[in-house]
Amino acid sequence: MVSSALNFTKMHGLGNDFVVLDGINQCVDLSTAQIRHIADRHLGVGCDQLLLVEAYDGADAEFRYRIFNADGSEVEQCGNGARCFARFVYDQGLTQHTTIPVVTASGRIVLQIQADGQVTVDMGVPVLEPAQIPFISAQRQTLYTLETHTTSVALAAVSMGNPHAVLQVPDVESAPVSTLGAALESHPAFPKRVNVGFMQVIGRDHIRLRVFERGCGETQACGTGACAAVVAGRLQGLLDEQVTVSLPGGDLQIRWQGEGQPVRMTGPTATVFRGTLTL
Ligand SMILES: N[C@H](CCC[C@H](N)C(=O)O)C(=O)O
Repeated sequence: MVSSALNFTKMHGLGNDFVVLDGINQCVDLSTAQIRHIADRHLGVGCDQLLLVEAYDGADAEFRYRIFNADGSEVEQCGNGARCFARFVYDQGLTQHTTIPVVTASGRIVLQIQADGQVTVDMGVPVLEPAQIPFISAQRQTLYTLETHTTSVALAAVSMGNPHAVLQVPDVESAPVSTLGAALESHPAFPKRVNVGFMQVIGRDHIRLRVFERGCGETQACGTGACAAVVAGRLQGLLDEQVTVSLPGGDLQIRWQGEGQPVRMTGPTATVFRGTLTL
C-alpha cells in the first residue's frame, strides 16, 4: 500500500535529528526511496534518521522501533533515537510507564524517563569479537591498524548493536572527519560499513567526540558512538567508569563498569514540531 499522508513528529537528541512516525495509529509502508526523500533537507522534512514506532507482541516489550539512516539503510541501534522514542511514546500517550522496554533490530533495551526529563538508556553489553561487529580481523585486539588509500590508522572496533570504529586524535576540531570518516565508513574491513568516531581524551572522566555516521555523514551527536568511544577508551586504560562525552551538539553521560557489563547513557531529548507528510 502506498502511504499518502502521514503524521510525523520532528525530534532531536543533541542535534542528531529524527523524523518519528507512529506506525501504530497509522499505516506506514515506505520504500527506501521515500525514506531518502523524507530525510532530504531540501526536498523533504530533513533528518539524520527516520524512526518508525510499532507495536510489539512479545512478552517483554510493548513496542519495537525501526531505525533508517538518511540513505534509507535500516540499522540495528540508535542511542539518541532511543531517548527520543521514549519521549515520543510517553508524550503521545502510547504508554503511561516511565520505564519503557523496546525491541530494535539488535535486541531489547530498556529506557528510563527521569524526573528532570532526561532519559537513561541501558544500551546493552558492547560486542568486541570481530566477527560479531562485524570487522574482518584474525583475532580480537584493543587497537587494529587499518590502511586506507592515503594513510594508515590505529582504531578500536566496537559494536553497540551497530558497528563503530573509534580513533584517538589530539584535537577533534582539526580531525579529518569528512575525509577519513568517509574512507573508513565504506572500508572493506567492515562488511556492513561502519560509524567512525574521532575521540580526544581531555581527562579520565571527559572526552570530546565527533562522529561520521554510517549512512548519513557527520552528525551533531551520536549516542551509540559515545558509548563505543567510552568502551574503546576504557579498554585502552584511558578512561574511568563515568565519562562526560562532549559532542558538537552537547554532552552525554556514559557509564560503563567494564567487560560483560552494559553501557548506560543519559541525555536529553527535544520535540521540535509536528506535521503531515504528503507522499
Ligand atoms: N548511523 C548509525 C545509526 C544511528 C546512530 C546514531 N544516530 C546514534 O545516536 O546512536 C548506524 O548506521 O549504525
